[in-house]
Amino acid sequence: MAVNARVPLIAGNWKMNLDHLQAIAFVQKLAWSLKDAGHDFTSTEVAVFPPFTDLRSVQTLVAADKLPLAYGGQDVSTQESGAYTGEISAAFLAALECQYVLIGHSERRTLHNETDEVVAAKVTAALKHNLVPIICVGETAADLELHGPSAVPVAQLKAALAGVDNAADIVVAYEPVWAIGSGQAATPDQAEQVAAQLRVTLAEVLGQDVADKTRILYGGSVKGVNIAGFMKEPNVDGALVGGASLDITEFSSIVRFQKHVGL
Ligand SMILES: O=C(CO)COP(=O)(O)O
Repeated sequence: MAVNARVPLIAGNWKMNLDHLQAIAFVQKLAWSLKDAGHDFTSTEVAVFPPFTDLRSVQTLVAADKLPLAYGGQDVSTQESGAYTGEISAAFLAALECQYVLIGHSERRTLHNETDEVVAAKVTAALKHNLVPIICVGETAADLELHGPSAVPVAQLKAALAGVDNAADIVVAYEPVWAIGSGQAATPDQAEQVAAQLRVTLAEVLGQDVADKTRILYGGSVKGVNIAGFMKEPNVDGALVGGASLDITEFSSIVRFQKHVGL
C-alpha cells in the first residue's frame, strides 16, 4: 500500500469529562459544525473517546442520525468476563459498535500501574473482538534526558505487539508524557523523528506492508494552531487530542487541518 493511502485520523480523548447527557449534546454539535464547514470525513476520519458511561448514548445517536463519526473506549480489560469488579471487556465495547479502543495511555500506565505486559494483554483482548487498538506510547521528561526521545516509545511498542500478528489492524499514538496537558507540544520535527522510529519497529515486528499502512498519531498539547505542522510530517498520520477535543471550535479546527495546509 502506498504511504499516502493512510487516511488521517483525528481522535479526541475526553478523559474523565462530559457525562452522557453532555456527550449527546457535544457529539450532535460537533457533527453539525463539521458538516456545516463541509468537512469530508473520507479525507480525515474523526473519532471520539468518551467515558464508558457515555458510550451507549453516543452509539444510539450516531446510529439514529447516521453520523460519520467513529468512537471507542478509553481502556479495556485484559479479561473476557467474570469476577473483575470495575472492568469493561472488549466484548462489551464491540457490542456497542465501538471501532477503536485506547490502550496504554500514559495516565493508565502511571495512575493505574499498567505494565507493558498488561498493555500487551489488552491489545490481544481488543483484537480478538475486532476492535482497533490505539496503542499509546511515550517517554517522560526523565526518560528523554536519560535515553533520548525514541528508546522508551520503541520499547513500549515492541512489548505491546507481543501477541499481534501481521493481519492486525492497529493504530499507534506517540504521546510524550511531558507534552500531555502541559501546553508544551513536541515540535513537528521531534514527533516525526520518533514516529519514523516507531514505523521501523512496526516493520521489524510485523513486516513492511503493515508498517506502511499503520497510522501513527501524535498527541500532547495539540491545538488548532499547531496541527498543520504535525500533519506535514511524512510519518505523522493524525493526532490524539485531549484538552482541545472538549472545545467544538478548537477540535473542528484540528479536524480541518487540511484547510490550514492548503491540501
Ligand atoms: O493525553 C492526551 C490525549 O490522549 C493529550 O492531552 P492534551 O491534548 O490535553 O495534551
